[in-house]
Amino acid sequence: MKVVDGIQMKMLDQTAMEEYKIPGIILMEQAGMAVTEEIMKEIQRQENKRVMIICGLGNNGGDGFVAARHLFQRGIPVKVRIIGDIARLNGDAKSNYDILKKLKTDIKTMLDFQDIQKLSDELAHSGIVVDAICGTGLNRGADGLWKELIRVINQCGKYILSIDIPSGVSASTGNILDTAVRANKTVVLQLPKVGNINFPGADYSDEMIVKDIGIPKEAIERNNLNISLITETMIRNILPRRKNDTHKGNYGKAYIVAGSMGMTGAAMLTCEAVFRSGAGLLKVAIPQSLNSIMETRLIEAITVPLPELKKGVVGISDIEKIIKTMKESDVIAVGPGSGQTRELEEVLRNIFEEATIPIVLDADALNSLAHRLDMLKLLKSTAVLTPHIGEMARLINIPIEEIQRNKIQIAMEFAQKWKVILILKGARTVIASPEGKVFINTTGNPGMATAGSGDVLTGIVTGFLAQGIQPLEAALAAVYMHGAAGDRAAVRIGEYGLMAGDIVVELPHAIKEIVGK
Ligand SMILES: NC(=O)C1=CN([C@@H]2O[C@H](COP(=O)(O)OP(=O)(O)OC[C@H]3O[C@@H](n4cnc5c(N)ncnc54)[C@H](OP(=O)(O)O)[C@@H]3O)[C@@H](O)[C@H]2O)[C@@H](O)CC1
Ligand SMILES: Nc1ncnc2c1ncn2[C@@H]1O[C@H](COP(=O)(O)OP(=O)(O)O)[C@@H](O)[C@H]1O
Ligand SMILES: [K+]
Repeated sequence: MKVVDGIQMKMLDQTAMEEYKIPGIILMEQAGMAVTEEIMKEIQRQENKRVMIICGLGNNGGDGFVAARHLFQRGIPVKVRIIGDIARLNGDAKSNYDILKKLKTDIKTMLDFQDIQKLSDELAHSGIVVDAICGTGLNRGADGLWKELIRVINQCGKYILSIDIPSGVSASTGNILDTAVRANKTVVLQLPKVGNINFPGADYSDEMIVKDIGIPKEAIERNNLNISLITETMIRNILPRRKNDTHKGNYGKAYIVAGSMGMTGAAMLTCEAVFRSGAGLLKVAIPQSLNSIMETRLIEAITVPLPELKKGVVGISDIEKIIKTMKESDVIAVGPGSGQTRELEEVLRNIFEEATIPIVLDADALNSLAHRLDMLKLLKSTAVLTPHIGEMARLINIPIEEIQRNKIQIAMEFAQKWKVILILKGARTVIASPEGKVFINTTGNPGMATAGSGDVLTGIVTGFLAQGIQPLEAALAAVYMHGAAGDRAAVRIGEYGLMAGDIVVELPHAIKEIVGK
């Protein structure tokens, strides 16, 4: 499913109006009717059926006027309060305001703090509050009267339904510009906005429903929208069923270079996830003093013990051996628990120069690349980078907060500039491709914020790549399945005690649920 930012949504409205000749007032009518339908559902559930609709001066307010008219026609007690000077209403919103006025509905404007106080008193008698203050047109933080209005709405304790997006949430990023309405439900118009999906905005509504407002599918396709939600159907189409007449050689040879003294577990988790995602064979290069630990725990993998520079750390003399094994493999992953050393940087340089297979880079491999991003220009094959926000900050030397505020843009620019697939991990992982496509993932839960979760993801991407799944598709499927496995684990044991190993345990079940076998 496509997701849009504020600008893309405006473009889409324009396309519908100018090229498909659908008058804006019809789109607004459909939007208002969709909202009315949802209000009516809630009215069935509420004892107090009085509705208060709070409108801004833009088209979001216009949607509110339409909903008010339909409720009025159905005999629902409805009041409309407008924030700001109605002389500034224009276009379709003004037309709908004029109709409402004619119908003699209870409609007033709020121009000062006293008016907001009056609203506060009135809200005590309302059952449902509709937030039609502002949608995709938010252009600054809510201050003054708006801030007070939002405070009053948030404190009224009534059922709150937002139109399109809770007012105050940026549709383009999900950031809260100062303060925002906290809604019970949001009726999202036509397509989800980034702000409905990304945190913190996504947390400002308990529930969300997407409603069609009649923008033609063709118009949506024509706009070449670059952001999508990862859906179950997408993943089902990516992960093939295994054919009967096959052997382990058909499911690929994965090669993992991971682990160092004190971090053997990271390598272990990655390797287990490789097998649990269906790869046929796995070799793991590990400093030789850690080899016996690895062999004891992971009996299915072939270990390639590497001579050590110092105890537990891979040395430069190992490069030839690493490259040789790489050339016999279908995918290589480097980094989980590797420890950050000059040697690792050298290993990476050689891998980049020699590899013709997909490369997965995580953890210490990413840290080794910080300040040396130019090395990515050596790549002859596709690389999938899996940084969390902290690693990303180090990689591009931008503060964590700034990346957090602008995840999609930053991920997109990075992937395009360096021609890699970027998995920017976190709550709502963002995946970006060199072609400028962006995907947002909604599986996963805070239970996964625990040591080793990322190592598991690296194993899953590697496992899917080993099986010949195309790099972008492998990344999408891995991120989705990783989250889905985490969600299964959370259902079974809760979020508190969830450990990375639980994600590995649930992974095959999560995959079976999608693939059917
Ligand atoms: N044809 C279409 O386009 C369709 C659009 N649709 C609907 O329209 C919505 C988009 O409408 P929009 O573009 O008119 O902007 P909207 O969200 O109403 O906000 C603009 C208003 O907010 C104000 N304002 C902003 N920030 C503020 C602040 N911090 N503090 C104070 N004021 C602030 C801003 O004031 P100004 O900057 O002018 O002073 C202006 O008055 C969209 O989400 C969907 O619901 C549907 O009907 C389908 C058809
Ligand atoms: N709140 C959350 N919601 C969804 N997924 C999460 C959440 N917290 C963490 N995750 C996922 O867990 C993984 C954590 O990775 P990372 O921070 O690299 O862990 P580690 O370095 O310990 O292996 C990422 O894939 C991330 O998307
Ligand atoms: K709104």
